[in-house]
Amino acid sequence: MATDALEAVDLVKTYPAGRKKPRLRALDGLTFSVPEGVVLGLLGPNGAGKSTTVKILTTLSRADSGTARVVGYDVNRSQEQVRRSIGYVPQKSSSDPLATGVENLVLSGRIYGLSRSLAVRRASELLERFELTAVGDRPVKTYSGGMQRKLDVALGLVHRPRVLFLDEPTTGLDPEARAELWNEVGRLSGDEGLTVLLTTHYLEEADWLADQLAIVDHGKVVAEGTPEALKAELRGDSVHVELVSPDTDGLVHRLLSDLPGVGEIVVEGNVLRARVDHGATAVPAVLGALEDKAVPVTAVTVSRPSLDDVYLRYTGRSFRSVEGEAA
Ligand SMILES: Nc1ncnc2c1ncn2[C@@H]1O[C@H](COP(=O)(O)OP(=O)(O)OP(=O)(O)O)[C@@H](O)[C@H]1O
Repeated sequence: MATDALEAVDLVKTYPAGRKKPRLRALDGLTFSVPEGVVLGLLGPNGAGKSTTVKILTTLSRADSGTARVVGYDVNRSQEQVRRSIGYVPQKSSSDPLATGVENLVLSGRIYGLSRSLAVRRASELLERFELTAVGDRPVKTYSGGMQRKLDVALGLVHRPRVLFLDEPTTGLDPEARAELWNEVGRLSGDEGLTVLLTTHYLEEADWLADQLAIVDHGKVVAEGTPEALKAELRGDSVHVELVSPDTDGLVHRLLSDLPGVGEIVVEGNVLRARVDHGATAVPAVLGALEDKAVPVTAVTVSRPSLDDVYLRYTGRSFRSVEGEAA
C-alpha cells in the first residue's frame, strides 16, 4: 500500500490559557491524511488550529498526543528526515529584500548543504521554472508582489522537497498574479508529483487549487473531501437576502424558522443565508414572511451550493465574515 505523504492521527495540542484557567485545546483529536501528489486545502476560521497543525507537521512544535508522519517519517522521532523532505513557504516572505533573486536562492541552497556550483545551477533552474530569469540579478525589493511570491515558493523548493507547505500563498496579490501562482502550484503537484498543504483565506483559491479540502473547526476536521463532493452533499439551493437593517432581536431568524422547506438559517448583521429545498418556491415565501412583519429587504439571490455554503454548514459561520474579520 502506498504511504500517505502526510498523515495526522488524533493530534491533541494544548496551550496555557493564563493563571488558574484550564489549558486551551488548540487541537482536539485532529485527523487527516493526504496521498502523494495531492493538494490539500486546510480551511477554517481564525483560531481553528490550522497553524498549529502546520507547526506540528513541520517539526516546529510538538503535539501533546497523537501521531503525525511526513512521507512516512514520524515528526517526533525522525525530525531531520522530515525537515529534509519538506519545503515551507511562510506567509511573510523570508527572502532578503536587498539581495538579488539569484543570491537568495544560492544562499538557501548552501544552507541546505548544496555545493556552490550545485546551488547556482539549482537557482538558475528555479528562476527559469518560475519565469524570473530576467529579474534574477535585481534586488528582491524591486520585484512586484507576484514576483516576490514566486521567489518565495522557489525558495521553498531549492532542496527538492516532497511536500510543500504554503501558508496563505496569495494574500495581498492582485487577481492576475494570484491566477499565475495557482497555475504554478497546480503544475508542481500535477507534473512533478509534489504534495502540497495549503492554508488559505480565499475560498475561490481552495476551490480552484485544492484536490481535497479539510475544514477545521475547534481543533478537529469537521468535513473533508474534494470541493465537488462537499458541494454535492448539499442538496437544494442557497438563498441569500440582504436586509436594510441588522436583525438585532432575532425576529428574522424566527420568521424563517417557521417556513417549511427552509433550514440552516444564519443571520450575520444584515445578511441572511438559508438552505431551501426549492429556490423558486422558497423565495416568494421568504419575502412574504419578511414583508408581513415589515422587514425591508435590499436584495435577494438564489444559487446552487457553493463552497461558502459548505463552510457555513460545518462551522456555523460564513467564510466571508471570517475573511472580513481576518482582513
Ligand atoms: N503559542 C501559543 N500560546 C497560547 N495559545 C496559542 C498559541 N498558539 C496558538 N494558540 C491558540 O490556539 C488556537 C489555535 O490557533 P492556530 O494559530 O493554530 O489557529 P489558526 O486556525 O491557524 O488561526 P489563523 O487563521 O488565525 O491563523 C487559538 O485559540 C490560538 O489563540
